[in-house]
Amino acid sequence: MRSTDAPGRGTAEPGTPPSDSHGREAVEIRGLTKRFGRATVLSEVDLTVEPGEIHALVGQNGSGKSTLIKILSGVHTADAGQIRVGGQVLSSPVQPAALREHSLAFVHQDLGLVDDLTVVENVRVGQYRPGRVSRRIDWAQERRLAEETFARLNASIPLDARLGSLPAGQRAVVAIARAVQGRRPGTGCIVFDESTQSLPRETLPEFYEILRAIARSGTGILIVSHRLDEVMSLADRVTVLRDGKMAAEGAAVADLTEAELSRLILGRELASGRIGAEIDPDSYQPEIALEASGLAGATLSELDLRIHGGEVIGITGAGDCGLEEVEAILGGMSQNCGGRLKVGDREFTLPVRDRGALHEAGLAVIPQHRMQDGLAADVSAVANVTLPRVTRRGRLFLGRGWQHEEFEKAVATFGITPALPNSPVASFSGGNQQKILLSKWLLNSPQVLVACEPTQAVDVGARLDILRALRAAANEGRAVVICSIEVQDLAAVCDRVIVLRPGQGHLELADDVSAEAITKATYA
Ligand SMILES: Nc1ncnc2c1ncn2[C@@H]1O[C@H](COP(=O)(O)OP(=O)(O)OP(=O)(O)O)[C@@H](O)[C@H]1O
Repeated sequence: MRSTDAPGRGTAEPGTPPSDSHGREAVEIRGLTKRFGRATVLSEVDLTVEPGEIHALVGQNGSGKSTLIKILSGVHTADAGQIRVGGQVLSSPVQPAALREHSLAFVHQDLGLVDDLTVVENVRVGQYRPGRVSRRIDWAQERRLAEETFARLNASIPLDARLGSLPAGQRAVVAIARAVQGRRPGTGCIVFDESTQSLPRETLPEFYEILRAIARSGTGILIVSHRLDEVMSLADRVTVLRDGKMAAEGAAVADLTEAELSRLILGRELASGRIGAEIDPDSYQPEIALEASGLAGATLSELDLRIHGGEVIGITGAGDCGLEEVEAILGGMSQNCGGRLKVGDREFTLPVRDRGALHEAGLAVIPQHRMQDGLAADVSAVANVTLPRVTRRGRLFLGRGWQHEEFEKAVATFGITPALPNSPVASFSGGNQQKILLSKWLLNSPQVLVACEPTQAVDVGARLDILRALRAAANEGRAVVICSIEVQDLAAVCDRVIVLRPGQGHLELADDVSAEAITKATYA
């Protein structure tokens, strides 16, 4: 399958540097090995990014991708192996000066930007050049340097705008500008670590186009991604990690199908298709579990919902449609909202003053930003999973087995790895943290479950496990709402999908909830 978002590739075009530059690879990793305690998380891994290519690094949650990137960026020290950049060997831990010297830059998942700073400050922070006489920051010069970088990216961004006021697509361009500034065009390598994960779909074509242009200049690009359609349409070659070992090194993407790629990632076939989205007649509850009328916020306009137990409803939309606000409004975290809400037989007028009352009425919200709003990073996995039930069960029973039983159930449902209940959540990979967060709320058996971007950061196999678990919750009689921009997920599991369309009236799809129909309704 080829995504229409990204029709071309970053492969060498006429005039790009030849790829026969052996010894001058943008990045060459050989025999990389890393252990945390007794666990070997990378074992003899090889990876080569050629100048001018887009190379994808993929693998299941916990397969070692972030660890490899963190070794490359100097966060972790390798236990064995060699890293060469532009032909030169770098010692581990890699020093910031070496990263600068070899034009190795990183764009992380959250883009690493500061909302309260202006665009020019975000691009230049850490790079300011003092004026020759006063030694103060020469803002005219800083603006010129930022402008030059945007011009090279063929992008026009208002330099004095507060970053937080920009749409997601422009914020991504600012993050790229920060990574490419100051480098000679065509040198080094830029690593994009799940950078597209939280970007709205409609911003992706521009993002991909910038990546291709950078690659055409001769710079190597390494992307880490769980989006297989993205890998298939954007990358030239792919390296696959499985349990910290190589499952494929530098395979040509043109020679692979998406199904073959997922087989390389999982080591097994992936079941495909719709996950029994038809309503189970035994679980369908005629009473309405969640009713909302006139929900509205800063960008969300008048939304009405009527959801029965046994149903899975999707809510999606593009741009400033208010999708992200739905989480805050339903979760009682927004004071800038209005409307009425009924959960079971309890009625609420928004904004809700007492979040706990919503919870008591049977509504649970799984937040999008798991570390900020959902998990305690330094606390053990078992404590995080069981936290909502500690008060109900009574503190006397802490550590008395039920917590470990629940953790084991979570491991069995979602395949959390490593299955170490007492390890702090911070030591789990991003996808496994997501599975811990989902377990925390699913095991609480809420009457209404609102899951926001539930499959973010999870691998292709875990994605299906999560969607199945949400469906299973509905089949037990619960009402499930999935707020997501992932149309494939919605198409796989939802009975109805509501498409938020500011200024045009929201659309509800019930008969045809295919990915095509959802996309068409979103962008029509
Ligand atoms: N600081 C740490 N201490 C202990 N173990 C760690 C630490 N960081 C990572 N690990 C372990 O190393 C393994 C690889 O994790 P890593 O984050 O590299 O995986 P990943 O492929 O990036 O996963 P994901 O797709 O979920 O982001 C996991 O088992 C993880 O629990």
